[in-house]
Amino acid sequence: MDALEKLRELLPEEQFEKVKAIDNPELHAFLAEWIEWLEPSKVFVCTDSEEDEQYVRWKALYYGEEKMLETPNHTVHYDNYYDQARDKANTKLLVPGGKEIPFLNTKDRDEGLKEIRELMKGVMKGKELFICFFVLGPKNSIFTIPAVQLTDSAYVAHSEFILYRKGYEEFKRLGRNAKFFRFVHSAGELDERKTSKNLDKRRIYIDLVDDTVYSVNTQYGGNTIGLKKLAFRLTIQKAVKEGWLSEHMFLMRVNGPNGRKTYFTGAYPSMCGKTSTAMIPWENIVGDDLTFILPVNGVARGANVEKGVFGIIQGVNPEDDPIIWKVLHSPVEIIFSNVLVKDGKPYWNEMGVEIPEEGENHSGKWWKGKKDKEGNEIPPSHKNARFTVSLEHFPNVDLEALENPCGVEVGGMIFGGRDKDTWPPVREAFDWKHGVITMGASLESETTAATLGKEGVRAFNPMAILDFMSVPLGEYIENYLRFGEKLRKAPKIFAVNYFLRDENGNWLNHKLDKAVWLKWMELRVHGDVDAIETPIGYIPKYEDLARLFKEVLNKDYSREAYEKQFTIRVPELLAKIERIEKIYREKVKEVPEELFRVLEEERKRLLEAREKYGDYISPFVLERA
Ligand SMILES: Nc1nc2c(ncn2[C@@H]2O[C@H](COP(=O)(O)OP(=O)(O)OP(=O)(O)O)[C@@H](O)[C@H]2O)c(=O)[nH]1
Ligand SMILES: O=C([O-])CC(=O)C(=O)O
Ligand SMILES: [Mn+2]
Repeated sequence: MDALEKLRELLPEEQFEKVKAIDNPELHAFLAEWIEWLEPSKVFVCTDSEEDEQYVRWKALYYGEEKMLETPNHTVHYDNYYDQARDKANTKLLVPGGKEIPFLNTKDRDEGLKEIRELMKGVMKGKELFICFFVLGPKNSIFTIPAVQLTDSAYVAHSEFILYRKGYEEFKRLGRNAKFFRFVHSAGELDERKTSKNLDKRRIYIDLVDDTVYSVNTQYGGNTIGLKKLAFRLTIQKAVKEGWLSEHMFLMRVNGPNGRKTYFTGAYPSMCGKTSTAMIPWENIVGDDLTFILPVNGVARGANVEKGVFGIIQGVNPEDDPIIWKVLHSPVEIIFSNVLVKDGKPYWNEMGVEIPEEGENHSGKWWKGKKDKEGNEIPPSHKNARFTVSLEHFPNVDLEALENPCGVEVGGMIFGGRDKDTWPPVREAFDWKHGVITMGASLESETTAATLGKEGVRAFNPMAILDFMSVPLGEYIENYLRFGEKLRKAPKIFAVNYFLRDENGNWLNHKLDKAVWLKWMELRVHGDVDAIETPIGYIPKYEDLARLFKEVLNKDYSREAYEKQFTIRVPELLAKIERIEKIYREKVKEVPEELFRVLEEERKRLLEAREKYGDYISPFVLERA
């Protein structure tokens, strides 16, 4: 039987008409196969209409996956206590023959498909299936990738309406030409709190052959929201094949002198400051997590893959994050997840106001001092608790850049991570290759609560992307290097470190200091200020930073603070090169030879400097040199 005929049998008239209106036999075959397999009791097809979106919002409440809060349009969603972050161990790339690829979690494709299909057979009995259409990137643009999501979680579908551009009309427009991504998700059996119950059978399998991702027995957004980190594995592969970049990066506008607009991207690992940087007062946000960068006529042009924020709420307080704070306290559509709720109000850790001593949170009924099964005290909200909201509600959004079908010219690219003792707060690479290799490909960061497992462990995380890598690392880096060569003027590359600590473990910088680093980088992109040459790149001069601290933050920046922060720490830097080189020599295959050459040059510069100036080199000494 032809797929459309089968769909006619499977769907009520009204829903059938919606899928029939899309002229795409491949889509019809996919839908027919999976509706039959999942056996939902009800199916709803979402078009781009406001009514259909409203239907999904309502169903999230009706089925109890979300609850209303006091403020209109605010809801709260809980994930299972043990389903609060990305599950790296059970997220696998399905590759033919189960080929082992260093740093990638792979599984034999046939076996994986068999396993996941078994887990999903009839999984939607008694449930409603939502079929939703979205696009990655701005609509009808050089960046657009259409995607269809099947899910029995109204919360997941609702999140996607907030985070992505609607794509039903785009599917209709593209018809048979649509090359689309597919996502099949089921939260599986739910407990009385409407959270996924069978976590031992939690699986996220990425089929790189068919551009399809399956996810089951989980609700946490990073494991379930198809267009976010699941699609990311598919777009990385596509980008490397086609010669562009798909990155774990924010995209923002930094406002220079005389109204000058300069766009920056920034790659920091999960929970390492992308959202807080892109949301910094004084500047404008375009995106906070995923960016596509295409070479267009010799220029790197970037676009936000998304149109909303799935942001970390811990630590959001009125002083450091005034813009997010204000939006979270206004009656716009927001899903709060895994926060503390008391009398209809949401609370979270380190919010800078008093928090109730009891209420409901990700552990169920909660009181101060409550312990979990492992004997750990449960904080008011989970460290990885988040908020989901559309960017249109932010007063600082750069809407023109967000919707531009050609994206924006990228002036600078920033890499950074949680590093307590090695990199200075900000520095500029000598050139594209130096930046890609010594900053991007050499990135290390301490692990965070965004993934299940131990926190605070220094880990290799090239380009902040390792969790999502879907091609051999050597190929990915090769693509990056070649990308720069396609450009007439490559973006300047910078590295930042917001997480330096002193001997006693205290932070060396305040959270808002990044505002100054951004202004300095903007000036450097245009050659407006000089810099000090060091063995690891260019660093700011004290006078420039002191002026910017005064102008931007109205703060006095002392010479002592500057010297401490910008000292070149030769032993730590050399040890880092050792670690990184060892990884690329011993673990990664087919590494471009220039990576070793550039690391070797950096080592030589450091050794020479140590010879002349010692282990810890003051920036003032280098400035005089
Ligand atoms: N000490 C310190 N902490 C910071 C700074 N900037 C951000 N943070 C903390 O870093 C954490 C996460 O930052 P986000 O900006 O939300 O992380 P993200 O990179 O957007 O992460 P994902 O959404 O997981 O990809 C929050 O707990 C912040 O409080 C900083 O300059 N210094
Ligand atoms: O995908 C998620 O779960 C949230 C996120 O941005 C990340 O972990 O990098
Ligand atoms: Mn992220």
